[in-house]
Parts: sequence; structure tokens; C-alpha cells
Amino acid sequence: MVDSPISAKTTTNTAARQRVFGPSIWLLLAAIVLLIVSPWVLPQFMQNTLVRSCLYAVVVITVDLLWGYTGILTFGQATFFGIGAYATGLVFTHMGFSTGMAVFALFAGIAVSMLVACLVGILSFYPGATPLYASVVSLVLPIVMTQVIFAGGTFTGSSSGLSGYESFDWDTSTWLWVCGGFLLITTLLARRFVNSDTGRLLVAIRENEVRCDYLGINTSRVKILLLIALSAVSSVAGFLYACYGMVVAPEMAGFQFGTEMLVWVALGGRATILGPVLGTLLIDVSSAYLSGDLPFVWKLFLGLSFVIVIVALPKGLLPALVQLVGRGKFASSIDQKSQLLAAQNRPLKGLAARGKVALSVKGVVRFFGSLNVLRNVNFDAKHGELLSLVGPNGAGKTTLMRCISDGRERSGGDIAINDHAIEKLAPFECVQLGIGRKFQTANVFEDLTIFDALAVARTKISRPSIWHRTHAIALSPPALSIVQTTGLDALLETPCRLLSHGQKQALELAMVLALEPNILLLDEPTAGLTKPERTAIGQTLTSLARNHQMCVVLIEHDLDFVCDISSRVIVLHQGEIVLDGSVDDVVNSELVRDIYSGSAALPSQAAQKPEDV
Ligand SMILES: Nc1ncnc2c1ncn2[C@@H]1O[C@H](COP(=O)(O)OP(=O)(O)OP(=O)(O)O)[C@@H](O)[C@H]1O
Repeated sequence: MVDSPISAKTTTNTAARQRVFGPSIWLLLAAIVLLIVSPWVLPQFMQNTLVRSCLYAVVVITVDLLWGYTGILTFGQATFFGIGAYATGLVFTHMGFSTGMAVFALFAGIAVSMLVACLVGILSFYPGATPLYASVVSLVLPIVMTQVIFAGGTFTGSSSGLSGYESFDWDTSTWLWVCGGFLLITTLLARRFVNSDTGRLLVAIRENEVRCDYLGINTSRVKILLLIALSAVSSVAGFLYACYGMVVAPEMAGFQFGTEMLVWVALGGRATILGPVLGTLLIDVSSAYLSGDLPFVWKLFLGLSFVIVIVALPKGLLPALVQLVGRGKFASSIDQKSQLLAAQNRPLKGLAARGKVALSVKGVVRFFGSLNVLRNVNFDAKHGELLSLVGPNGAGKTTLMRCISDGRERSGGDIAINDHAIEKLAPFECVQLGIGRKFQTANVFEDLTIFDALAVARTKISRPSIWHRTHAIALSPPALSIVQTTGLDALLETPCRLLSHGQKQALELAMVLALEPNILLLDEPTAGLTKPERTAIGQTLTSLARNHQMCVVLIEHDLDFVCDISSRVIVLHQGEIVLDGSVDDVVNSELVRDIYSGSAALPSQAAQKPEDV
């Protein structure tokens, strides 16, 4: 049972997972030295400000992970900072201070934050929720939190907050080491995390969540878990803030702070970790010095800088700076060569158990308001069958494919995949039953490389690590064959956005095949391809059906192509199946000719008696 290498470029079968260390070792050493010597070189005021800025920067990292990497625009991270701070303030004020109480306050803050994050996550990311809805929920969260604090009266200190409680008796330099060290460790862990398999998955979700869903990835769960983990980090920052400052106030959990953090992330550079950290330190320290002397001018200056950066440097300051000094793409710190391996002589891991019938469609109907797009569609498809769905524009072919791959799509009827009724299953759950769907227009991850896109496609089969980054993946023979025959294996480090239309189509097909499905749904896979590319795809599809016993269901407008490769053809017209037979049946059908010439009536309509009309 081995995975064999496929080319000179990929001639190794060493460990598939390798460690990733960023190139910023000098930056790290400089930060450590700066942190150690800061009490001797920085004035007291600056040290005080930096303690606060370091804690803010930790929360900003969580905002960057959510917004920059995963595409979740959130105003709510301030709330978790506030919960951590208030848990500490409340415990120290009402129960007294001791080391034991501090540990209790720390864990109480983390627990409450995680609980709130879980509720917010479920509300924001339930299947079908839009990104806008998630942002609105995150907007409401700090407002609710502030109102809860106000309503707490003397218990929470209402609008005045809590102050004057006892805390750790450390000097400023110790606090700076503790909080600076916390920031340093959080930054390193975050860099490591975003360079891991899971970091790559987060970018995929940001780039194309629908594609992830159809790759069998439960994106809602990923986002909820991420939110819960990051709420704990923000809560620890809040705990340290409350211990250090010995004061907590409603503003710490408020909407304004949540919004300011978004500005810091945007200014520093989204999805870079280091950019938002440096941006926060720079802006917060500058604000501490300048906002007292120039309160209005400083705010105006900050607002203007934000607008200018967003317009002129949409990626933020750090990426622009790095580009200026010619270091290429900032975020990329991975120097290992990516490898594709052939998964040979092993049972395919992703392959769902085959049913007696691959696909069963019974009485399926689909309405859009009063528009009846699918009417009582019935057919079965077997493994090893290459079934083409044809019909004029608007016949309902794509709608039927959507109904097969998403249990929530149809208005009525039953569909079973490998003998399992799909009921109301979401697409990622239908994928678990053995289905793979390729969309009409090439649907890949524009910002990922070809290798990364294929690696994301393997998420269902190979659990992504939160620590390591996989640099070698084993593809099933069909997926590998597509990659090799289309030359994508020579372009593994190329970002998908640079690929031609045909290459994107091929990559998407390879991604779907990497799932190791036994039922393949393809919506016009040859659209926009050249003749040789069409021939190559046709040969691959017939081989998938014949040699791998895959059930291939194909929507296609090119009838010559359909006739060349299909073992069976279904003709759909105005949402009804009007013919289900062999290629010869279609070629010789008067009805099909009439349908394509626009003069055919539906059999159900033709069968109607004049008095019924
Ligand atoms: N979300 C929607 N809301 C309303 N009508 C829709 C929706 N999706 C599809 N339709 C309608 O359903 C009908 C069938 O559309 P569908 O895309 O399934 O046809 P098709 O056979 O795949 O066409 P084509 O070959 O042009 O892709 C069309 O009249 C279309 O306008």
C-alpha cells in the first residue's frame, strides 16, 4: 500500500507533512530584544501605553483571522475582550483579589466568552445564513453587551465601570514583559496557524464558500469553532487589561472599539497578521501622544489616512511596504516544494459505499413562486453509466442538478444517492453520500495555488492540521490523470486566478475527482474549451464510467459530444422528461428535433384532451 510519486519534480515519498517556520527570524529576535530592553530605553509613559497597545494588538490578531483570512467582517471581538475584563473586575471587586481568584476570573471570563461565541456563531453561521447577517449579529453583540453593563447598576458599575479594586502588584516593566510576551507568542502562534492546512482552508472559505460546501466541508462548523477559539484569546487579553489597569469600563466591550479594530486591521494590511499588529501599536501609541494635544486634528488625520489607504493601498500599509522593497508576496513564508502523489494500491478513502442504484429521482418538482421549473421528474441511474441531460435553454437541467446535490432545493419528490434518501441534507452532507458536483462556470479558489486548491479538495478525506502544512497529497487515479493530461502538475505553485478558462475547468474537475466520489455531476464541462480539450475531457469521462464504474451525469449542449460519449441520454423540455433512451433513440427522434427547433409541445400537454384545456 504505497503512494507513488508522479514526476521528476515530485520524486519523493517522504513525510507528507512538514514543519513551516516563517522567514521572519530576525524580526522575531529584534522584537524579543526590544521587549527585554524596553524598560531601560523607553520612557514610563510610553511603557504604560505599550502595555495597553500590546493587549489591543492581541485582539486585533483575532479580528485579522476572522476578517482578513476567513472573510467574516466582525464588529464583535471587543465584546469578548470586555467579557474577560469584566469577569476580572467583577471577581476582584465583589470577591476580593488573590492568585486563586485571578485564576478563577481568568477561566470564568474564558468560559463565558466561549459560551457567548458559541451562541453568536450558531446564530451567525447556521446553514443558509448570509455573510451580511453574520456582520449584523456581530454589530448587535457589543451593543447588547454595553446595555447589559449599564443595566447591572452598582454590580457592574453601570456607565462608570469598576475601578479601585486590588490586583497584581507588579511594576510597569513587568507588565510590559508579560503583555509584550503574550503578544509575541500570540503573533507567532497566529502566523503558524495561518500557514497550516487549516489556515489554507480559512482562505478557501473566504474565497469561495459555496465551492467548499460542495467539497464536503462543513464551513459553518469551521467558522463557529474559529470564533469560539478566538473569543478565548480576546478574553485573556481583557483579563490582563483589567489586572493591569485596575479599571474596567463599558467602552472596552463597545461597538466603537470593535470598529476601531477593523480600521487598524485595514490600515496595517488584512490577512498578514504582522501588519495589523504593527498598525495597532503605531496608531495606539501615536494616539496616546497626539490625541491630548490635538484632539480633533488627530481624529481627522486618522480618518483621512484611513480613506487614503483604503483607496490607494487597498491591501494595507505592510503589503505595500513589502512590495516596495521588492520582497514579493508578504504572507507567503513557505519554501517547501509541493508534491502530488499517486494513491496506488490502496482503497480510496473518500469513496462512499456504493448503493444498488447510484441515483434515484422520484417525482421531483421544483417551483419558483408560480413558475413550475421541474414537473414530476423520475429516473434512476446506475454505476458505470454515462448519462447526458440535454434540452434547450431553460429546460430545468441545472435546477435538477441543484436538487440532486442539495436536499433543500426541491419543492417535492424524493432523491436517493447510493440508496440513501437525501431528505433535506445540505450539499456538504450530500457529498458524504458519494456525490461530486462541478459547476457550469469554473468555480475554483482564485487566491489559492493549484496545489492548495487540490489540498483543500482533500479536506473531507485528510483532516487538516492546525499546526502543520501538508506539502504532498495523494490523489486518486482519475484526479491525477486530469492534472497530468492538462499539464496542471507543472503549475502547482501558480495561483488559480492566472489560469486560462480551460485550465480552471480542468482544475475544478480534478478537485471534484479528488473527493473520490462515485457519482459525478457535471454542468457543461466543455463550455468554452477548445476541440482538443473537449476530446480529452470526453475520453476522461468515458474512462471514469467504464474503468472506475462511476455514475457520470452530464449536462451538455454540444449534441455531437453527447452522442460520442454517452451510454444513455435524457431529454428535458420545460421541466419534464420527454425522452429517456440511447444515443440512437435521440438521434432518430422527431420529438427531439422539434424541441430544438422550438415547435414541440410537451407530451403531457399533447395528451390533454381539448375539453380539458
Ligand atoms: N433562483 C431562481 N429563481 C427563479 N427562477 C429560476 C431560478 N433558477 C432558475 N430559474 C428558472 O428556472 C428555469 C430553468 O432554469 P435552469 O437554469 O435550470 O435551466 P437550464 O436547462 O439549465 O438552462 P441552461 O441550459 O440555459 O443553463 C429558467 O426559466 C430559469 O429562469
